[in-house]
Amino acid sequence: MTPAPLTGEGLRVQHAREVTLAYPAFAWPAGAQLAVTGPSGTGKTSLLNVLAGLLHPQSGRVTYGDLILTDLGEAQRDAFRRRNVGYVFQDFHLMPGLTVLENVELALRVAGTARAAERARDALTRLDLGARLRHRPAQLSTGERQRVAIARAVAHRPGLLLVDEPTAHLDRDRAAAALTLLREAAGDLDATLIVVTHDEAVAASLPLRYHVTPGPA
Ligand SMILES: Nc1ncnc2c1ncn2[C@@H]1O[C@H](COP(=O)(O)OP(=O)(O)OP(=O)(O)O)[C@@H](O)[C@H]1O
Repeated sequence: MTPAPLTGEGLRVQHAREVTLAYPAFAWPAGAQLAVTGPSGTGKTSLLNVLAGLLHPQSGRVTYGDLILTDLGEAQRDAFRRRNVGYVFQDFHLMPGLTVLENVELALRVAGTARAAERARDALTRLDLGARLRHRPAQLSTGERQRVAIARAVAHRPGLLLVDEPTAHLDRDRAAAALTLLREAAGDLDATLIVVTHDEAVAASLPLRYHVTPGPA
């Protein structure tokens, strides 16, 4: 879908009475590629979840183009996510009982995309998984599982690609390859790419950085 600028201000997330996360303001142009860095527990994954519309902040405002994400109710946020967001979770969250092809096809059907089977096959083939379509996730290597998760995240052509710790399970060479793949996939879509990472090499290879620091909420 159409990529759009993303802004946030005054953002605070409250998880429990004792945990409030506060974020510096941000304004990223459509198609930006950035790393989200910061110490453990400062709220990087929570930020991705807010941007995905999975988590509603306690206060503050997030906009995606003309849309004020923080004004939407849960059902509207779900619709926003299905249409605009691709999310590659740290542990991939593939469905173990489904084949590789079915995993991607199901996501496309949920997003309401036409010709789901054909597009799933295309997305997987582009990520070099054409020979793995009938395999189940447990039969794949970690790197292959990650590529399935990337194919699933990009197959409906989202404007926003959110990725949590893409190199956590990979050695250095595979980590660099995964990042290249993500950057190319986002570039093909003109999508904004937001990568949460602890890996300084990954952060340094992206053009922008957003650092989340612990601080008074
Ligand atoms: N669902 C939840 N319920 C209660 N507390 C939560 C929940 N999710 C996150 N937290 C807390 O919010 C804080 C931020 O968590 P988050 O996962 O966003 O941080 P992070 O910067 O991504 O951490 P890490 O780098 O360790 O993955 C942590 O203290 C965490 O324990």
